[in-house]
Amino acid sequence: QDMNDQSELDKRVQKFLEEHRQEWNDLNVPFEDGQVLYDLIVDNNYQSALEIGTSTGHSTIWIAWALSKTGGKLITIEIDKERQKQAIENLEAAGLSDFVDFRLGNAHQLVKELEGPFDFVFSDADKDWYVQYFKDIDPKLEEGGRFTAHNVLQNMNGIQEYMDFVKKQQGYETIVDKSSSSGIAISLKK
Ligand SMILES: C[S@@+](CC[C@H](N)C(=O)[O-])C[C@H]1O[C@@H](n2cnc3c(N)ncnc32)[C@H](O)[C@@H]1O
Repeated sequence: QDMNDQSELDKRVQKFLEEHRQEWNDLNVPFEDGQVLYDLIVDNNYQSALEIGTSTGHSTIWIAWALSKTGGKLITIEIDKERQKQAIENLEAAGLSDFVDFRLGNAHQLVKELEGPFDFVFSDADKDWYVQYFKDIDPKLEEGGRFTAHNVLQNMNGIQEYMDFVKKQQGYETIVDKSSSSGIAISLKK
């Protein structure tokens, strides 16, 4: 994309994000957390991303927008057909559809079937499966890549188990971003 196309796209995405800022109510990430995901991808030039839990696509927009800068692509998985439909419409409205491959189904199976490799993963579906998602993706995550997981500051079923597990991983360095009260665990593969 040339510079003009890119700035047109930026304007369109920014307008969409501002207009919808207060309207996300399908378990979507807060705006601040979207910004964190965007920065991680752009700053590290990540190009092969996976999202588990699309819902209606708020984080998907931030990730896809970042990938529009790096020349990357996102696979995003959702089990709920209606939410996925709304996400597809939202990405279309934001002008970011070209960067996203939407998959409908149970991520428990789909994640195992994905080939990879990935350099950026955002885990935001069923929290009590976070450990298993990590185990399934680990061999498909590149060195220097990051596995991120949402809601780690919240007292949800599976979160404590996930944090205990991920902090023990020898090949990873994990920090928790506290930009919002949800919290994002960010694990760098060394
Ligand atoms: C917290 S929401 C995702 C929010 C989204 N990342 C955003 O910011 O807009 C979690 C989503 O994961 C989906 N989900 C839960 N379990 C799943 C599974 N086993 N496979 C695929 N999707 C699942 C839910 O239907 C829900 O829409």
